[in-house]
Amino acid sequence: MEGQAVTEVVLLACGSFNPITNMHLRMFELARDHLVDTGQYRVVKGIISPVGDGYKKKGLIEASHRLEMARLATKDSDWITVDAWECLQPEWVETAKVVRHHYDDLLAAEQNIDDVDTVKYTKRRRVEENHFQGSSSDRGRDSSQVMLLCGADVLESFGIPNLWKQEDIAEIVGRYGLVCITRNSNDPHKFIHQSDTLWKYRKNIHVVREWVTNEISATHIRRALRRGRSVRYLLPDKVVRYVQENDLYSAESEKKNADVVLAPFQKCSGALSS
Ligand SMILES: Nc1ncnc2c1ncn2[C@@H]1O[C@H](COP(=O)(O)OP(=O)(O)OP(=O)(O)O)[C@@H](O)[C@H]1O
Ligand SMILES: NC(=O)c1ccc[n+]([C@@H]2O[C@H](COP(=O)(O)O)[C@@H](O)[C@H]2O)c1
Repeated sequence: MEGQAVTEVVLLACGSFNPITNMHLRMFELARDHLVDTGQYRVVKGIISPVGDGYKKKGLIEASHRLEMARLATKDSDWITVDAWECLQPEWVETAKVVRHHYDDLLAAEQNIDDVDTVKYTKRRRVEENHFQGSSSDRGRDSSQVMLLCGADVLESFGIPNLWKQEDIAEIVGRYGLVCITRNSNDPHKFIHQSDTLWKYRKNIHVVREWVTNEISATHIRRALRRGRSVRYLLPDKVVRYVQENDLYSAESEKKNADVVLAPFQKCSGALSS
């Protein structure tokens, strides 16, 4: 690997985080180790972006609480942060737009750094666009990039009819890149093999094997909480305390959005499941 340029990566995780769990935080550590191991990347930042209330998923509590819990969970991390942009939008924002927003933020920050070097900025935009159109095999290795971080269930949800726009999937994997953590019985490699779009951009998809198989999910946590069971060690202690102090997650909160007439994408996204 000697002499090879290292790309700086910002990992972006989008989700309900209802509530944030230890597994959400672990995803970042797994992804960072994996990318660093390739010798091609340096992970400089992790961003947690909770979905807005407009997502209207059943049982989704207010964004202000989900945001605060994510902030408490990441308080002691020196690289994982929480970003409120997505959840402050009045309407639900498609994930491709969220990734684009953070990529533009990154570009703007870089542009501020090399303010005078406008040539570099313009050249970089051109390299990225050429790459996405398939005319380049190199996406500009000396520049930073944003990668979407998700579990294998999200990758597999790309195959659910009407849930994701094809152009959004192509943009996420083609222009940005994806780090996918294995989850339960999902087989990301098989899924990538079966999708022409994912296969085309397979070099931008990093599958990370979680060897410590676990069934931690926010759904399990909410269920335990409304039954008065302990969730300690599944969530950061600060989050457990916040849940208790604010009396979050009851039978009542799980009914939230239950009577909402869902858009097709929401019907497929498990919004109807309890
Ligand atoms: N145990 C896990 N293993 C791998 N990925 C996970 C795990 N738990 C959550 N994720 C990933 O974290 C991201 C955010 O997930 P989300 O907030 O929807 O959590 P969740 O536990 O899947 O929620 P819910 O149970 O409410 O559907 C998604 O990409 C999801 O795939
Ligand atoms: N078309 C899309 O962009 C699309 C569709 C479904 C879910 N998502 C995102 O996936 C994340 C996880 O959603 P679920 O909690 O429903 O699994 C959320 O951030 C949501 O916004 C995006």
